[in-house]
Amino acid sequence: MSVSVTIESIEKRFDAFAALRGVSLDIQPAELVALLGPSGSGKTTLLRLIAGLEQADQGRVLFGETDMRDLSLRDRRIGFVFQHYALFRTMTVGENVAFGLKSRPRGQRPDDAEIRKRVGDLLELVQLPGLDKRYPSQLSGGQRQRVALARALAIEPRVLLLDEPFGALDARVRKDLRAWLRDLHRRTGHTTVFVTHDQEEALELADRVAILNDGRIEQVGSADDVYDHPATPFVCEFLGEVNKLPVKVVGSQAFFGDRPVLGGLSQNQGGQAALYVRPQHLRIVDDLPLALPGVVEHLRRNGPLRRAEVAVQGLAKRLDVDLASQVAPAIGEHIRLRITHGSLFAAA
Ligand SMILES: Nc1ncnc2c1ncn2[C@@H]1O[C@H](COP(=O)(O)OP(=O)(O)OP(=O)(O)O)[C@@H](O)[C@H]1O
Repeated sequence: MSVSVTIESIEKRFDAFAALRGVSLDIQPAELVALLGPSGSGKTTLLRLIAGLEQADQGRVLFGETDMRDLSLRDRRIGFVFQHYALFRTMTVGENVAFGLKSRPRGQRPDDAEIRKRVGDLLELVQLPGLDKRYPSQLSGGQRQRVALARALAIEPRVLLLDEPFGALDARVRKDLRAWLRDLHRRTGHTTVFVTHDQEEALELADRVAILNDGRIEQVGSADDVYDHPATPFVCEFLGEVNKLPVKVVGSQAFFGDRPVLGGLSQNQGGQAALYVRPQHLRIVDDLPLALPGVVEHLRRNGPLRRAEVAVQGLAKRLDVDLASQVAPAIGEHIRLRITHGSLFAAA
C-alpha cells in the first residue's frame, strides 16, 4: 500500500526569501524519515510541498513513479497530522475518525456498519478502545493526538505526514508517544515523514534523519550515521554537545599546538582543521601518548550524566568530559585526556 516518495531538486521562495534551496530526498516505501532542523530551516515548507499544500517553484515530488501534481487530491491519499490537534470539536471521537471515510463519494464509501467496525479497529490500534463517544475536550492532549493519527490512518493513506505531532505535549507524554508511534509504524508500515526540531525524538524514532539548515539538506542518514559521522560542522554542532579544538593535520596525525592528539587519519586531510569531539569521546588516561593535559575546574551532574569541565592551555573554552563510569577526578586535579573519536573539518 505504501509508496516511495521522491523529492527532486525542490526550490521554494516566499517573495524574495528562499525557503528551500535545491532539496532532494528519496524516501523508500514504508520508511519513516524525520525532517530535523532548527526553526525556520524549511521543515514544514517541505512537508507541505509533499502534501501538495504548497507549490514548488522548481523541482517535483513523485509518489512512486507519478508526479504528485498528476494525481487528484483523493488519489494522493495523504494522512496529515498537525502539531495542534486538528480534531473537529463538535464531533465525537468516533465521528472524527470516521470523517475521511464518510466524505468519500458514494461508490467508494463503506457502509455504516463497515465504518463503525473500522473506527473501532482504529481506536484499538491507537490504544483508545471504547472512547468513540467522547468529545475531544474530554481527552488529554496525548489522547487527542492519537485520535488525530487514527483519523489520518482511516483513509488508508499511501503517505503519512506528521508535523510536530507531539510538539504541544509535555516531555513525559512525548516520550511515551514516541515509543508508541515507532511500534505503530512497525505494525502498519506507512511511508511516513515526520517533522521535528527535537533531535532525541528524530534519532530514536526514524529509520533515517534528514537534517535541514537554511533551506538545504545538510545530511541524510541513520541515527548512527549522522551522530557518529556528521558530514558538516553544522550537523556536528546541531546534534548534541561537542567540543571544538583548532588543530593542524600533519601526515596521519592531528596536532593541538605541538602536541599530537589524534592519530590514524587519512592522509588527504592535511593543514589547519577544526576537530569536533563529543564529551563521551574524551577519556581520562594515565599515560602520555596522544593525550592532552588539563586541569579539572568544575564537576557537574545532569540527570544520569556526570561531567567534568577541563581547562586546557591554549583553549579559550573548557572541554566538557563525560565521566561515564570513570572515577571522578577532584577539582584542581591535573589530568590527561585521550580523544577516542573525533570529526575533522577543514578550517573555515
Ligand atoms: N507562507 C509563507 N510566507 C512567507 N514566508 C514563509 C511562509 N511559510 C514559511 N515561510 C518562511 O520560510 C522559512 C521556513 O519556514 P518553515 O515553517 O518551513 O520552517 P520550519 O523549519 O518548519 O520552522 P519551525 O520549526 O519554526 O516550524 C521561515 O523563514 C518562514 O518564515
